[in-house]
Amino acid sequence: MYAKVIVDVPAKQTDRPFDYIVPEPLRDWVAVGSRVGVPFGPRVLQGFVVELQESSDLSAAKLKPIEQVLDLYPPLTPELVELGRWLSETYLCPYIIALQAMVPGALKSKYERHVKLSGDPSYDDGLFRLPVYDEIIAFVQSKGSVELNALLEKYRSSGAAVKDMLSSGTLVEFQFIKGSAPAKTALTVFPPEQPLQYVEQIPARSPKQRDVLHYFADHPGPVKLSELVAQLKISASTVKGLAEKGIVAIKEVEIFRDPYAGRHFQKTSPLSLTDEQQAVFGEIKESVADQRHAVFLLQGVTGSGKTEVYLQAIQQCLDMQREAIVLVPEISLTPQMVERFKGRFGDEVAVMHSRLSQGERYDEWRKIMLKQAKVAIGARSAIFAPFSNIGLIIIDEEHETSYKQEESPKYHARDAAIARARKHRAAVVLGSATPSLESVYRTTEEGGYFRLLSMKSRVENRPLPKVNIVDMRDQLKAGNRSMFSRPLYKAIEERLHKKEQIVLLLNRRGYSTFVMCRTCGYVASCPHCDISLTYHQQAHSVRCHYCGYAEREPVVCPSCQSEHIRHFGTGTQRVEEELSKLFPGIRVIRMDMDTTTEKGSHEKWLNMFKNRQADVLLGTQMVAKGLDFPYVTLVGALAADSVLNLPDFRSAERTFQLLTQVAGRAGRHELPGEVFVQTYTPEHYSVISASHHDYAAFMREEMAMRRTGGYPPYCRLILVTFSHEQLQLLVRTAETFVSRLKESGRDVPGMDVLGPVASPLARIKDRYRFQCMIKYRGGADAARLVRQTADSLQDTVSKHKLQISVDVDPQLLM
Ligand SMILES: Nc1ncnc2c1ncn2[C@@H]1O[C@H](COP(=O)(O)OP(=O)(O)OP(=O)(O)O)[C@@H](O)[C@H]1O
Ligand SMILES: [Zn+2]
Repeated sequence: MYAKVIVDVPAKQTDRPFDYIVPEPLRDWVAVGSRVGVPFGPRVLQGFVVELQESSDLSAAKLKPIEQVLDLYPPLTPELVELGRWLSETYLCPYIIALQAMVPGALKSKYERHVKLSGDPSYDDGLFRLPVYDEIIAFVQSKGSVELNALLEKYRSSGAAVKDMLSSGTLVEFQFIKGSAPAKTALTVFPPEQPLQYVEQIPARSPKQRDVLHYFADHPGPVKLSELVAQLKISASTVKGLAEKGIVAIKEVEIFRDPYAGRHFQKTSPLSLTDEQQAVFGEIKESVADQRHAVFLLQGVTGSGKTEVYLQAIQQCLDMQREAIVLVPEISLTPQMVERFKGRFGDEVAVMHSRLSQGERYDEWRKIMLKQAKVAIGARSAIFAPFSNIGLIIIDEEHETSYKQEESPKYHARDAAIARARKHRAAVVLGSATPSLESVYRTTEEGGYFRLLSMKSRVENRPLPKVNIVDMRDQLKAGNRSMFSRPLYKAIEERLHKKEQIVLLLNRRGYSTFVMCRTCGYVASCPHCDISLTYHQQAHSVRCHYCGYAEREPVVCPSCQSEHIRHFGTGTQRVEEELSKLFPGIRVIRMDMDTTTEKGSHEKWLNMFKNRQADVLLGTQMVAKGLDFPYVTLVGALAADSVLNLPDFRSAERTFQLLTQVAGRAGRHELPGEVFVQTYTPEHYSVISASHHDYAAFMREEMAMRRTGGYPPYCRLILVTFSHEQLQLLVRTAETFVSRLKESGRDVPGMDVLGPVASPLARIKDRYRFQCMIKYRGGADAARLVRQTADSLQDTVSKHKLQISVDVDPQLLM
């Protein structure tokens, strides 16, 4: 047998499968998706098996054998291997990069896996045992615990036996991952199928043993020995006595590192749906039941109860023995969100996000692999959850830019979801109050096959909050220099009086605090990057957010020696200071990058706010989304339009989305809400339509702009960025690229190559950056041409270490 392997050398020359012999003893272990160690030149490299074949085109004499198999179960399913190919072709990255993106980071760092016996080796696990089973058991028993690879090495030809014993629970596995708490095992009691049948066998002098049987009659399924002992106030020997009689079994089982250990999630049951929810749910349910692939765009206003629809659709999917993935933006993967899913589906939920430790993340992933979890909820990369029978994929807040990965593979989770769902004949639900224009376009006849579902009113017909636009120029004219307009000030005062709560959003994207000299206009900027330095109060320093360069805040201007140099701009800290000055005694929770780095800090702040230990929740984007607090009746957006001035064709869309989302935090329950939007551009259609909750109006205007400007969704984009220390070489290469691409794309209708021009961020870490933009329409094979053209420059690229990075469907144009 032969295997085609993609090896871990992310370079053009090695970006193809290499053939290896699968040696006889490894046949049971090697499958498509296996991670293997293979000889490559002088070294042994890691790789993934992407295909198995009976024969090879190359002569066997030239081929080398696979040396090791690194995991007992392949970490990738054949479907994911296929998806990896799709990712690498669609987003133009080496296949190995795409494959690695789909497995947990722990597999790349140092980790060890150990096994030990789970219980009495004579326990009948239902396996048909060959003599080698007993040999292996005896070996493990003699050592206490054995490193898995050492065991596999020793019993090289009996991999199948080890596998059997692990899956039947005779052996139990636990791993050590660098920088993580080690996994544990715990003694667990396995009850008989019909516990009460044995009651008669227990002599009357052992009433406690009878209690155990009665307990299991009410609580079927295994339970930790320690828990059972504590619950029934009995001693462990009572249970052991039952085990000796062969009525229960006690075994050591693996305990996963659980990021939510010790947390109790109140069990919730399905709410009775509103008419709108019911209509939407009906459509999704039908599609899940029929196992037909479909993509639904669920546009539901804030507070319309989208989450309840998701939950019930997932239930439907689970009832059909199929699995579900839920993607939420990293920033809104709040405990509140997790609680809703764990509360409904309990332990069947695996949670995956970047704030978990590597070990926790690995264990959540393993729960999915071992089919102990049926629902995966997580940020972008949870789309790669290794399920094999997906029925439903939900993407909440589908318009969020964080669904696009900014480093290679530069995939969009929405499109990866659709690609997976097709294979599984699964339904996709894209939910948002403010869907992206791309998705809306795909519900039109011209644009695609998505189906639009909508929920236009809030649950129980609660009104959407009234939104007031405040023109900050008028405030200045009237002599108010504060960052709070008069109307917002009044509204805050009133809420404090009524003991209601307030959310304040300071949109800081493109609005950081910088240091400027008032005398000469000098702005402190990074010596390595073309960007101004950001002021950090804690260390009185200024820093570059691209390369990390830092220096002390200057006290005299380096350019004119004036002492009138100071920091400008509004940071959350300054807002907090001003709030305390204006409203003495006000209790403020500030949530931004600085206050949420610590693990669990998000949860802490939000819980405090929920328990009304604060009046104001002040923060950046992270306070705008998903939060659902009954006492919030006032929302203020302090610098609503700071995004509008960024050189990006999506800036109006982003402004509209953010304003709509943050306004949606107010008045979600019995108390009605009110919103103030402070802006310097009150006439802008994104601000006006957000204030009327009028998505349709915004859409009409924005779609027209995009059509005239020739921007997505009316075309697709590929952004190619070149970078190098030497400007001349860089410009020359970029120009060659553009002229070659124009030449080869000459006959492609609707393809347009723009540039090269200097990137908006023209230098990062001393490397100059140039970019070119390719516009094309759906069918055109632009990606292939871009790849070919880039390949034709391979010599220059490797000789001078020039970088060409390609971003298909870019979300950030910097
Ligand atoms: N059928 C229902 N009956 C009663 N209450 C409901 C029902 N459906 C949802 N709710 C409640 O309505 C509130 C808003 O629902 P939810 O948070 O799901 O809205 P959403 O559409 O996701 O809004 P957003 O886009 O702002 O996150 C929640 O408190 C939820 O528990
Ligand atoms: Zn820098």
